[in-house]
Amino acid sequence: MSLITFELNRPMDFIGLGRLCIDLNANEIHRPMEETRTFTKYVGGSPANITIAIARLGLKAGFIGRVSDDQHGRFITHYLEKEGIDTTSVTTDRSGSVTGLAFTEIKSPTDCSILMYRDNVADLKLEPGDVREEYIRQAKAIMISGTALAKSPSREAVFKAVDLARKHNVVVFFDIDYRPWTWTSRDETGIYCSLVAEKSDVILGGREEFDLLEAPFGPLRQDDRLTAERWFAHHAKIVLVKHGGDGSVAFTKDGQSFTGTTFPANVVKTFGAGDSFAGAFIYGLMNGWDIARSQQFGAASASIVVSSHSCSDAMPTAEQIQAVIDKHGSK
Ligand SMILES: Nc1ncnc2c1ncn2[C@@H]1O[C@H](COP(=O)(O)OP(=O)(O)OP(=O)(O)O)[C@@H](O)[C@H]1O
Ligand SMILES: O=C(O)C[C@@H](O)[C@H](O)C(=O)CO
Repeated sequence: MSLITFELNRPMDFIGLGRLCIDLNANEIHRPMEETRTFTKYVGGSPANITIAIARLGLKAGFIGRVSDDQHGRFITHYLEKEGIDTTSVTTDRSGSVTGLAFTEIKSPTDCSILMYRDNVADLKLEPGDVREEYIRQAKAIMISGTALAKSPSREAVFKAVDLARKHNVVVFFDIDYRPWTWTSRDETGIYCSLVAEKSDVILGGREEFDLLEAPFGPLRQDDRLTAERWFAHHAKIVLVKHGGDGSVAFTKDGQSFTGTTFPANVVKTFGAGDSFAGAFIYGLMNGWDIARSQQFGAASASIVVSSHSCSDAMPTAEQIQAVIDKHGSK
């Protein structure tokens, strides 16, 4: 029997919840931000990227979020609509908030960083009233981005969404998605993210992100298996720890573990790896594939996105991902 069960008779496959932002990716790569003069604009925000990845793979996706009441907000909403993503739960925030911006610095294929402008951002204005029970219960899965817990009222909106999802057997994916901006302290992050991780079916994060969740509650053990066991004692069935260019390790509640490798890439920049991986991994699970195959699909997708200039725009189709696997052989 499968570890997680998706309610197959639901019209919507997947809902993303969290930030809808803009990435400004440096055009003049291999130089510091101080010397960068031009950027290309893309839709960004990790949960937006993952939802776009899933829509590109052919699943029916929707989004719960808030956008600013200006040209940037409209750019994002139009982009989602063009991708076939349902935006009926994307609310325009009229409080004077702005769209979050992520300026990316691409110094070398291994030295990339992000500078985020996140003061008074629309995404964190998401309100519990924006989270509608009838919207959530018609979906098979929902994915929560940990950054949506950084401030109220978005924080309360997340807890409402998770409780409604659990009530209606909607599979809850939690991507820790730690961004230091907008949080007050690391303890605050660890404690709030832990509260949602406890209620989630599948948890994804990097080693340092899982450490952040463990830090407020005791000495760090920095051991992927012990991390997974912590969450299996709650509700989780799958815990996936991402290790960048070293691949990933997935643990399942029935005691198995799966080591995922990587595919060769002509790396332009490293960010976007996690989002493309997550989109394709979730797609695999939703197709009923086993963990190892889903992990392989995620890794192949990530190899395409790290070889591209953007995150959202570069999300591949299933055929493009399969072509990578066919070219390099199953890993
Ligand atoms: N340099 C690389 N070459 C090929 N594949 C990569 C590379 N870096 C990451 N990947 C793939 O992407 C997966 C996720 O990467 P990573 O652990 O960097 O996620 P992340 O930290 O969430 O990424 P992001 O930088 O987008 O936040 C890895 O498990 C691996 O399969
Ligand atoms: O997550 C963000 O807000 C920024 C992303 O869109 C960015 O491209 C990235 O970091 C992807 O991991």
